[in-house]
Order: sequence, then structure tokens, then C-alpha cells
Amino acid sequence: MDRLARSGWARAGDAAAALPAHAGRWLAARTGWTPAGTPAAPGAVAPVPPSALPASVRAELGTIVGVEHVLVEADDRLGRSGGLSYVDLLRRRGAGDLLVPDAVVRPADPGEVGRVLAACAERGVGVVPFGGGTSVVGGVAALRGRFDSVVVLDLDRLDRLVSVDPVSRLAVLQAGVTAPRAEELLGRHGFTLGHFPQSYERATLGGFAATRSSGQASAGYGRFEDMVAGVRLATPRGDWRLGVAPASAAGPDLKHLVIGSEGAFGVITELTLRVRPKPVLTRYEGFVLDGWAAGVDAVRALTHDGVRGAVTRLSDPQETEVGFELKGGWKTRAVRGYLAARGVREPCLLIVGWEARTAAQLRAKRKATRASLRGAVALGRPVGEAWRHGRFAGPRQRDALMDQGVCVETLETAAHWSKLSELRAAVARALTAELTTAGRRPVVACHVSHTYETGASLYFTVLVPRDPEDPVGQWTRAKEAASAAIRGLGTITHHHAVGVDHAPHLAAEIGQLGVDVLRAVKRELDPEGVLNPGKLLPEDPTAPR
Ligand SMILES: Cc1cc2nc3c(=O)[nH]c(=O)nc-3n(C[C@H](O)[C@H](O)[C@H](O)COP(=O)(O)OP(=O)(O)OC[C@H]3O[C@@H](n4cnc5c(N)ncnc54)[C@H](O)[C@@H]3O)c2cc1C
Repeated sequence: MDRLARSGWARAGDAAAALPAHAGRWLAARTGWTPAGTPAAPGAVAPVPPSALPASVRAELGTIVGVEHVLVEADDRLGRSGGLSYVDLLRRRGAGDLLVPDAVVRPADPGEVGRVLAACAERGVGVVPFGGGTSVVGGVAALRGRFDSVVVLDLDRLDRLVSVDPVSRLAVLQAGVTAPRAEELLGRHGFTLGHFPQSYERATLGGFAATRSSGQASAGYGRFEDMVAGVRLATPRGDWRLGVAPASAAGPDLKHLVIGSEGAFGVITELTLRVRPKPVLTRYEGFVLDGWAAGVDAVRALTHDGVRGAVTRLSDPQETEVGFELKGGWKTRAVRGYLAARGVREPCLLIVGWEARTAAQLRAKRKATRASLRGAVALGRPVGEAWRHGRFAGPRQRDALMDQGVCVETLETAAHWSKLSELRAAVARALTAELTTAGRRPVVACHVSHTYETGASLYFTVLVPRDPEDPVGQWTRAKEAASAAIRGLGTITHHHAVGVDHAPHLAAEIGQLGVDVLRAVKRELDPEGVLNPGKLLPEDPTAPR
């Protein structure tokens, strides 16, 4: 996907991501796209500027983490130049400005993190905490703020399972542990975290906590924040530990100042996480509802009746169609024929995945879900298992589409049930209006994959021929139009966080008072303002220069 970044997605699924000929024909007819070779080409990237980190600071950081862990080579800095949004990927392909950090610093433990932060605060060097670098909102952009230099603080060496408390079902893990590694380490003790976002292969526990991430199995395991029982934060003012009991009335829950703080208040070094026994049995099935309204009613009923699967994911008619067209083949034709024969005019695919410790438990869960889904057409196990098999393929498919000149990006929001359909319509309208030009007709598809008692998230995927003259502007304008449509109906972000991209919209959601409260917290924890300049909070115009 981003071949210049530190490490790519596992290569295993690459072949499956290539756009099949039949899907290419559909895309051309549907959107006006014609294949254009625009592969990722290292040569196309702007030259890397020399490091502006003063030699004395470099030497001081070297005494803390070891000189071999202060990296200033071009490739090392380039590999941590931004995250994985569509615009980030365009920048790596030579469109727009690429922000390159002056150095990469790799501390080994929480103590070293704290000392690096203290040194950077004293010397006036910006610090960008970096987990897996999968942010899609500019969260790891190497912005300097008011400083002359900025370093990326790569947490990849904080990769240990510190302890497990099987009685309380708690595990302490360091923040740089990636999601697959966490599953491996916890699996040895019979536990799982149950957090499976699409960025699973690369993202880290610290990144999940810092962004309030939500995984595909959130219906069964909750959002990442629900798993955080305790947190350890390194700040330029010292170490801060929170979370001594399962619940507390000792004032507001300060853990929630850290969860979602996006590296702007401190660096999460350790997390105490709630873990669950690994499921023994899993089963995924597909269902189809006729039309969006029926689909939303169905997932709302599943949620209110308490009979969702661990995975509960509803595609709207557009996303269902895209799925059918990309897959193609006789099996898809057979499914479409069957649905037509059953009188389904606007198929909306619903995937339900159950997990259980025993066959009896699994049967009971499945029975309860199916009873609630009385009006749905059951497509059975092959459809559900096919979704499960391909559930991490998205990043690779995006890479393949980008290589061929497609603008492909996603955005997410959430709203209460009573506003959900209005929100979906408003965002789809805004994106379609902004991206439609002579010869370009966007596909705007949407799904619900996180539901709550009071509402649900919406996740949009957009496909449109790329504007070769202004590829960054094409998407930036569309994203702005969508953000304006969201205002008053839903949240600016359900799980991608604020980063740079959503910062201008924060005040509209939490109020200017809310922004001021967050600024006050930042001033207390990071008085010099070195931590992740320009993220979460827009630059403070009143900050001393
Ligand atoms: C293809 C793709 C699919 C995605 N799917 C999902 C999804 O299903 N669900 C979802 O929730 N998100 C998803 N994301 C978004 C992204 O993966 C998440 O935001 C994830 O939580 C980021 O983890 P990371 O380790 O990569 O963090 P990074 O990208 O490295 O950092 C994210 C933010 O957290 C800060 N940060 C990182 N580590 C720390 C730390 N230890 N202490 C303090 N601050 C820190 C960074 O400075 C930055 O602001 C997806 C992204 C991509 C590219």
C-alpha cells in the first residue's frame, strides 16, 4: 500500500487485491474511469530535506536511547512521514507536500520515553508519537508547530507483555505492541483482546487507545476504550498512572483524558487491558434485507433485543452492489437470481458473526439472532465466511485501485438511531455533488458496523476516477463537503480520531468551552507544547512563541 513506509501489509493477500477484469469493466461503466498507470514510485517523491535537528540535541537523545536508536537517514525519516490516508498516499506518490521529520527516536522503555520528552521540552523540539503509523486523519504528520525541528517517537521497541492477572482477566501490555502480537502473547494464556480493526496487521495498542479505536467485533467486545482498565502516560512533567479498581467514584474518570488524547497530552507507555477467554467456536452467516430502512430496523432490533453477533455489519444497497460486482462469478449471479426470485429489490447485505465457548452456546446465540431477523433472506454460511476471509483485504484493494488512477477513500461518523438515515443521505448527497463532474460519476457506498443502544456508526467508501490535475484538492473538497453535511446530525469522527483533518471541526462538536478545557489540560501536562503539534487541537493562537 505505501511501499515507502517502514513496513507494508503482509504480502499474503496481495494477489486477492488485484482488480479482476470484470470488476474493471463495471467500474469503467459505472464511474467513467479509464485505467491510468500511477503506481507508487519512490523516484516520484520529493527529495528529503536535511535533518534540522541540532547536533547537540541529537547527541543528548543518543545518550538516553543509544545513538543507534536516533535515526537520521533519509529512508528512516521518509518511512515515518505521515500516516495512511488517501492524501498521505498521494503525497508519497509525489502529489503535495510531504512532511519529513528531522529524526526518528526509538526508546526502549517507559523511563526512556519520559527522559526523551523532558529533553525535547527543554530544547524546544516537537515530538510526534508513532505507533503503527496507520492514522488516516493526519495524526502522525510531522508538523513542527512553532519549533525549528520535530522528531518522530517510534514506540516499536515497547513491545512486551508485562503481566497477566487471569483472576481479574487483566493484562498489562506496552504501548508499541501490535494487534497481532497482542493476540499471540495473550493467546499463550488462553485470552484474546477481541480488537480487530481493518488496520489490525500494523496498528498498535497505544495507537488504539490514543484514537478511541473501534474494531470489527465491537458488538461483542466493545470499543477499545471499553477494554482500557488502566493507563500509564509519560509526560514532560513526569509519569502518570491511572486505574486502580474496576470502578471508582473518585471524581471524573481521568483515564478518559488520556484515551483519545492523540499524543497531544503525553505518550501512553503501558495499558492495563480487560481480556476475555479465547472463543472456541465461531460462525459467520450472511442475510439480506430489502432496502436500507429495513436493514437499519433489523440491526436496531438486534441491538435492542441483545442478540447481535460479535460482528454485526450491514451494507447499504450501494455497498452491497459494489461487493457483488467486485466478486462477480457464477456464485454471485446465482445469489442475485435467488434474491430476485424472493422479490428483494434493493439488497442490503448483513453479516453476523457469533463466537462461543460451547456448541450449545453458539446454537442459542444463533437461534436468538435468527428469531429477531424474521424478515431477512438467509444466505447462509458461505457468504458470511467469504466476508470473514476477506475482511483485512481493504488496504491492499485500495493500493491496487490507487495504482490504476482511482480516487478511493473512506470516512466515518455516527448518530442516534432517529437521525441515522438522514445523516447517511446528507453525506452521500454532499459527496456525490462535490465529486460529480463531466465524465466522473462517484460511487458512494456505506455500512453500519458498530451499533449502540442509542445509535450506530456510518462508514462511507468513495470510488471515483482521480482528477490527475488536482488529486489532493479533489478529495479535500469532498471531505469538507461531507464534514459540513455531518454538522448538527452526527459526530465528526466515530473511531478515526481528530488528527489534523478534523481539528477545525472540533469546536462545533464540543463547544469552544470544551476546546478551552482541553487546551488547559495540555498546558498542564505539556507546558512547552512540544507534544504532537497541530493534532487534536488546532494551533493555539495565544501560545507563547
Ligand atoms: C486501511 C485502514 C483501516 C483502518 N481501519 C480502522 C478500523 O477498522 N477501526 C479503527 O478504529 N481505526 C481504523 N483505522 C485507523 C487507524 O488504524 C487507527 O486510528 C489506529 O488506532 C491507529 O493505531 P496506530 O498504532 O497505527 O497509531 P498511529 O497511526 O501511529 O497514531 C495514531 C495517533 O495516536 C498517537 N499515538 C500513537 N501511539 C501513541 C502512544 N503510545 N501514546 C500517545 N499517542 C500515541 C499518534 O501520535 C497519532 O496521533 C484504519 C486505518 C487504515 C489505514
